[in-house]
Amino acid sequence: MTKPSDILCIGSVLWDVIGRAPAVMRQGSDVPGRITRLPGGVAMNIAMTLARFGMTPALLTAIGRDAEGDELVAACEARGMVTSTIYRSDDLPTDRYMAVEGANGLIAAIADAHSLEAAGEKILKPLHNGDLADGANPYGGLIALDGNLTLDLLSKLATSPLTEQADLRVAPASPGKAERLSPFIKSGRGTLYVNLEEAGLLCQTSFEDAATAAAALLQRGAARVLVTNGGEDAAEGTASNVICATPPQVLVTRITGAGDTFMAAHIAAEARGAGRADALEQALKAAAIYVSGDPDT
Ligand SMILES: Nc1ncnc2c1ncn2[C@@H]1O[C@H](COP(=O)(O)OP(=O)(O)O)[C@@H](O)[C@H]1O
Ligand SMILES: O=c1[nH]cc([C@@H]2O[C@H](COP(=O)(O)O)[C@@H](O)[C@H]2O)c(=O)[nH]1
Repeated sequence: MTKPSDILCIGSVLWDVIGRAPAVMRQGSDVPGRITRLPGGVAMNIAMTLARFGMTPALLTAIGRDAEGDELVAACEARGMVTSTIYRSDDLPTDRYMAVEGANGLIAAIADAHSLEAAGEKILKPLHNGDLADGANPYGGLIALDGNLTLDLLSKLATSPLTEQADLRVAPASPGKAERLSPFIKSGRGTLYVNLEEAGLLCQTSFEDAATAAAALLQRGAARVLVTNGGEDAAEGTASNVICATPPQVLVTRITGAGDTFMAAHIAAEARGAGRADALEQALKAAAIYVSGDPDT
C-alpha cells in the first residue's frame, strides 16, 4: 500500500553539487570557495518546498540502486516524502547536477539527467498499475511535473488519459529545456510556470515584461501561465485576464532554485484555498525569503 500523498512530483530527483565563491568569476577562474552537495532536481526542489509548507509529495522519478541513490532516497524520506513510488534502477546511476556560482551569479551548470531520460515511461507505472491510479480511475489530484523528461514523454503526458483528470502544474527544468513544454501549450492542458527567458524561448521571441509574456503564451494556446522575472513584476494569466504583482525588495544571497520555490509556494497557497491574487503574493513572498536566505541551508 502506498502511503497517502497530496501531490505527485514527477521529474528529476538528483544530487546538486554547487560550488560557490565570493569572487567575481569568469571563464577559467580558479578561486577559493565552498562546494556543497544537496538533494536537487526540479521535481525534488518543488517537493522539498511543498513539504516545508506542510504538504506530502509522492515522488515519481528514477534513482539508481547505488549508494548515492540510497542516500538520496533516505534524504527524501527524512523530509516526509512518499518514496515507494520511485523507480529504482539496477543499471542506471543516480543523476547529478553541477553548478558554479560567483559574486556575479551563475557562471555555468551541467545537468546530467541521463538516467531519468533512459528510464522513460517506467517512472509513470504508479499512475496505471493501481498504486496511485489505474486506467478505470485516473489520478485526479495535483501533479507538479518538470521538464527534465524527454520531449517524447512530455508530449505523451500532455494528451494522455493518465493526466486528463489531474490538476497539472508544469515547470521547465532550465532555459535549455524550455521548449520541451510546447506540447502543453498545444494541448492547452495544465498550468505553466516559466521565467521571462523561458517564456521567450517558448514563443521564439523575447519579452520586456512578464505580463506581455503571459498574454503571448495564452494567445498561443496555454490554459494558464505564471511568468516570473527575477526582482521585477511577476504575472499570472488565464483565459479571462492577466494579473501582476511586484516581488518584495530583498538582498539576494542565492539564486539556484528561486523559480522552483516560487512554484511550490504558489501551489501550496492554492491548495490552502488562496485566490489568484493572494496566491501570487504568497509565492513572491516565499521566493523573496528564499533568495535572501542562508545559501548553505
Ligand atoms: N532579485 C530578486 N529580488 C526579489 N525576488 C527575487 C529576485 N530574484 C528572484 N526573485 C524571486 O524568485 C522568483 C523567481 O525568480 P526568477 O529569476 O524569475 O526565476 P528562475 O529562478 O526560474 O530563473 C521571482 O518571481 C521572485 O519572486
Ligand atoms: O536541466 C536541469 N537543470 C537544472 C535542474 C535543477 O534546477 C536547480 C537549479 O535551478 P535554477 O538555475 O533555476 O535555480 C537545481 O536544483 C538543479 O538540480 C534540473 O533538474 N535540470
